Amino acid sequence: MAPSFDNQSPLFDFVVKDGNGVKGMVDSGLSEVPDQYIQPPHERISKLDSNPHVLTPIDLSQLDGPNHDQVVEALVKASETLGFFQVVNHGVPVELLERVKDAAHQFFNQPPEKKAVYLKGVSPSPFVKYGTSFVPEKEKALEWKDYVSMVYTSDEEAIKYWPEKCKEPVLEFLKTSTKMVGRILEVLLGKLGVTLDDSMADTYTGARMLNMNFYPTCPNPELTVGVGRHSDMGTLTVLLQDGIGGLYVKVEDDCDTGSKGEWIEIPPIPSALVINIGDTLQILSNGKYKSAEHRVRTTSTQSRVSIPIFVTPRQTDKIGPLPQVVEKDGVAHYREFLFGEYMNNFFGKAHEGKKSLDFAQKTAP
Ligand SMILES: O=C(O)CCC(=O)C(=O)O
Ligand SMILES: [Fe+2]
Repeated sequence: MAPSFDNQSPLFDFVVKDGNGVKGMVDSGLSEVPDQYIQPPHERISKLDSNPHVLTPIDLSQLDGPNHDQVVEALVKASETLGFFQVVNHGVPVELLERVKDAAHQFFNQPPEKKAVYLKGVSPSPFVKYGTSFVPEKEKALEWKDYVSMVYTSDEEAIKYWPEKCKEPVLEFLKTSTKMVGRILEVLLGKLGVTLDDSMADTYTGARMLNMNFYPTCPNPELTVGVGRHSDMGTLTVLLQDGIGGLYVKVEDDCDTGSKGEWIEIPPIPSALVINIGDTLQILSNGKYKSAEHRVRTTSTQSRVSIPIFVTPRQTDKIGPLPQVVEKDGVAHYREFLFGEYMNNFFGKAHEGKKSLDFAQKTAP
């Protein structure tokens, strides 16, 4: 029997606690979105509001050739303005990208009871979690999204605990993207006058969490969001998206790509990866690089998958503006704290744009 959606509590139990997710709700037959998913008007995403923009993808293989300086400039400029760019010839085999997206579909297409074994509290490992929305207990309106997240600790743990359908391609994706992440960070910090040595690379990129996001079709895409406005908390995010589209980024300052306050779509480009700057890199760079505010639209016709790798410090690492940058700037715009504290704050609240960065302000709110 289809669940009753008119009472808040049975819906919450069905979707969140029992692990049916948004997908289970959609599969049970639904002609309009339940009230709990209706966003306030100012959070809704109209496709017409945003201008499609052609952001030329950056060819990373050219970092090793005569165009080195132009590529560095392109990476730096995108990080200082939009906080988002796309890369091609990134070293991750294109055939692997297809396998990762296939694995995401395979995972979410399983019956709910197969996914529910990874719900918080019952998952065989604290490093694998299946869930829905972002922090459902704290949100006024839920996000139209299910996810499974895998935190990398070791190959052994991954092979033992990660979902069967995902472990092999996900591990390979994490491994083959590592060099690219190091290279991008080396370039960005280099421009700040900081040489990225092994110990720094280990600190700022020492932890990795990969999410598989699944956005089911939605009967009222104009009323819902797939993911609400937020920035990512880590150093960099490497995002693999499929061909459906719907990822938007907010322009913070006027730049070639748009004017301040405008939302622009990051169009899917086959074989490219999307890179975005996270709060940690904004803090490390003392505000020179911008973590990007972004959000995701839902669609009524096709479900979408996206697979971000969140590259972050470890919870026990201390974060703050890099001393070399502070010396040059003459002032530190952020305070120092443990990354674990930042994480707890980030996951303790619903998405609310770049408010997550308030935690790092010199005078804590
Ligand atoms: O689905 C996307 O394109 C982006 C997802 C996202 O922003 C996130 O998981 O943090
Ligand atoms: Fe994000």
